[in-house]
This record gives sequence, structure tokens and C-alpha cells, in this order.
Amino acid sequence: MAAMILSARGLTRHFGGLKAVDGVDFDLAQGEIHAIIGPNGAGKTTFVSLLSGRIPVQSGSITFNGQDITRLPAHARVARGIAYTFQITAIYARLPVYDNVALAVQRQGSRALRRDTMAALARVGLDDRADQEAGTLAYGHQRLLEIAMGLALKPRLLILDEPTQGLANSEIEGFKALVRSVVPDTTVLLIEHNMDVVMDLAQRITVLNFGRLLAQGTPADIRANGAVQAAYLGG
Ligand SMILES: Nc1ncnc2c1ncn2[C@@H]1O[C@H](COP(=O)(O)OP(=O)(O)OP(=O)(O)O)[C@@H](O)[C@H]1O
Repeated sequence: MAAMILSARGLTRHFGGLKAVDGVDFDLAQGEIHAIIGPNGAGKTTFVSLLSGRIPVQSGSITFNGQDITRLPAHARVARGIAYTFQITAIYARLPVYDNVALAVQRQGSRALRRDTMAALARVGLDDRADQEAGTLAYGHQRLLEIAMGLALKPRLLILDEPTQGLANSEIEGFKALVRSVVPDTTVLLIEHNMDVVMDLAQRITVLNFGRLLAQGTPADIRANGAVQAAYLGG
């Protein structure tokens, strides 16, 4: 198996009595496209929030690039190469599309701000909207803008929470091509509800259910897994 860029052991986060993430072991191979799926409330967003540092870990450990990052704050994880986008968009709505990405490009220390910013926008197909106020973009395009901001950081790992939500079918093809173009330099971990996207894009899939690991494997493994079928049909 390829080298692991990230490993989590016994990762746990409870909210009161609710076991949102409960003792999950997880390995992400360098350069793979990995999807996390599971019924609503399974703990997917909480899980990736623990990996990115948005939510502190209660117990367990996370290793990234061979180093323990369990207690590092989110910004320190970004500095180490973990970029993420979440369901709640984090764009600067009143600024032009261009400025949103330029801020990320600047943070990365670019010496060719305009070139690198336009290149990041072109990758997600928003270069022709560079001057538009970001808040006036359609929801799906705001998600693409966030991805451009994440990619501008030249991350080792890009975490995407429901990136295709709000995209038209015609735009989903472009999104899939984009993800394929960033690996293997960047490893991609995505939470995705669109099963066609998951099965087409992911090399490996992790299934969470009630905060626990239900199954892990290739798309073919997951399709054939009886427990996964039961969790979805039962949900
Ligand atoms: N800050 C919080 N405080 C209390 N409970 C929370 C908090 N965040 C999440 N939860 C609960 O933890 C459980 C897991 O939520 P989470 O959002 O991680 O699931 P999910 O798999 O991402 O769901 P969805 O597919 O609906 O987005 C849910 O029952 C949710 O209500």
C-alpha cells in the first residue's frame, strides 16, 4: 500500500451523550481520492472537523505527514498543508471573486499574485467571473470558489464537505475532472452524498454510521457490502 499521509486512531468526539464520532481508526493514502459517506447524522462533518482542527479531539490521535497534529489548532494544520472547505461557505461575500482567491494566494507566499490567482480561478472555471462580487455567485459557484481558495494554498491534503451540492449536472463533470487533476500531488478527502460522484471518483470509500466505522474499501467492495446496504435502506 502507498505511504499514509494521514492516520487517525481511536478518534472520538461526543456531544453530551451523543457519540458523534466514536473511536474511529482511519488511514489516508498519499495521493488517493477518498470519499466519506454515511446516512444523515452519521458523524461525517464532525469527523473531518476533527481532522482539520475546527473541533478539538476528545480522545484519540491524528498523525499527518509523520507528525502528531492531534492538539494543533486549525491554522497550524493549514500551515502544514491541510486545506478544507465546509458546507457553510467561508468566502468574503462583499469582495470580488478575484480578491477572495488572491488573499489565499498571498498567504501561500506567491511572488506572481495575478498569474497564480487567475490560474487558481481557471482551474475551477471561474476565471471569467473574477470581477463579480463573490456573494452574488450561485451557491454551487461559491463552493467552487472555496475550492479555488483551498487549492491556492497548494495543500498536501484537500478536504471537501459536500462539494457538489448546488452544482448542475453539467458542472459536476467539470468538478470530477478538477479533483482528478489535483491528485496525486494533493490527496483529496471528500464527504459526498451524490453516489454517482462517489462511485466514479473515489478510489477508496469509508462508511460511517452512528459515529462508528461501518465499512471501508473500494467502490466495488462498498457496493457489495450488506451492512452498508442495510444502513442506507434502514435509514
Ligand atoms: N456542535 C454540536 N453540538 C451538538 N451536537 C452536534 C454538534 N455537531 C454535530 N452534532 C450532532 O452530531 C451528530 C453527527 O453530526 P454530523 O454533522 O457530524 O453528521 P453528518 O454525517 O455530517 O450529517 P449530514 O450528512 O446530515 O451532514 C448529529 O447527531 C448532530 O446533530
